[in-house]
Amino acid sequence: MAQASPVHTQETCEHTNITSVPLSNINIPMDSVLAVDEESPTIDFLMLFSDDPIQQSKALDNLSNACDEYGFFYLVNHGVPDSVIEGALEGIADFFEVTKEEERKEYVKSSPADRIMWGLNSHAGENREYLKVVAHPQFHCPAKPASLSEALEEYFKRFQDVKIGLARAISKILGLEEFYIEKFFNLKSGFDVSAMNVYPPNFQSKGSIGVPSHTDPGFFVSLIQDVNGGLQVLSHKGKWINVYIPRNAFLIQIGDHLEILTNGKYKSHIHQVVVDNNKVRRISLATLHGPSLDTLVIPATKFVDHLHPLGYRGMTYKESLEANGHHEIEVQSCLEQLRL
Ligand SMILES: O=C(O)CCC(=O)C(=O)O
Ligand SMILES: [Fe+2]
Repeated sequence: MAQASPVHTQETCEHTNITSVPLSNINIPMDSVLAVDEESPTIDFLMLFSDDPIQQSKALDNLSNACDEYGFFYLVNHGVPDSVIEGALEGIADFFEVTKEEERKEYVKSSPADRIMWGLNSHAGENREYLKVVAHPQFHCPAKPASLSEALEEYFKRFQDVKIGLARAISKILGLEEFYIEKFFNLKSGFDVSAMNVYPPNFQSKGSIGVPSHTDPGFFVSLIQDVNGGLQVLSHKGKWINVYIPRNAFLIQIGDHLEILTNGKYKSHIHQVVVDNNKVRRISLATLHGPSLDTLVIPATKFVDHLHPLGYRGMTYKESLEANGHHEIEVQSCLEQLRL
């Protein structure tokens, strides 16, 4: 995770969920709970591939606008059945309910080759319990309970078409050949890690932060959750926006390595989780879809010219995950070190 620097904004809060205050000349720290309910872009996946060229071009324009202006969007009509999404969330709930904390401790980080990892952070800077698994190119999962591995395996299998579809659509809106991203990131062997998160009141919170502000490595992140509330994303205009994912839609967020590939045209987006007012337990499934571990990620020449000088140094995906002494399974960002 890359810590973001403080944001300076001169905008006033509209539709804010707290008492509205004039914000001019106030530095809003990144852990601020000031957040607005703003309409966020929604992309219709089917329309991106419509046989009707007018519909398709409209959908691609919407996608282009969402990537340029927001760095995230809700994806609907994606073809993954509701039952598969709900099954994955139920499987995760089962894992945290039927296993004892002692059993979960079996998966604490131990070696760089770990493909499953568990953690519980409860302090002023972070309050979340999580299970991370490598989901692709090989699927890994705790054997117990069976409902978790069965549901997750089906979920990832069904998501593959969405991943490839988004790679093709995003290649197109970037003016690249349709298969460019798929080939460049070698997505057939892409390294995907899923974080299954559970937040207070499932356990005693020691502060208001669920996950501090960060960006995630990879091509993009797909996220589902059981209840809305807590996740906030920073818009490119410097406003924290509350995320309300439509039922059974995906939240898609641009990752660090798409920022690098586009030489900064698209920005890996900053987000955080607050747990202040959680009345009910919240579960999320955030999957970081990465290039293959051996992919050398550098900006594509199309995005580098005298107006846009090379902005990032090249590194393989594996090296970037292991920078700062982390293990691959932790999927920590090192975007700051890669910026030139
Ligand atoms: O739980 C969430 O809503 C977000 C979690 C997250 O940002 C992450 O796991 O990287
Ligand atoms: Fe994240």
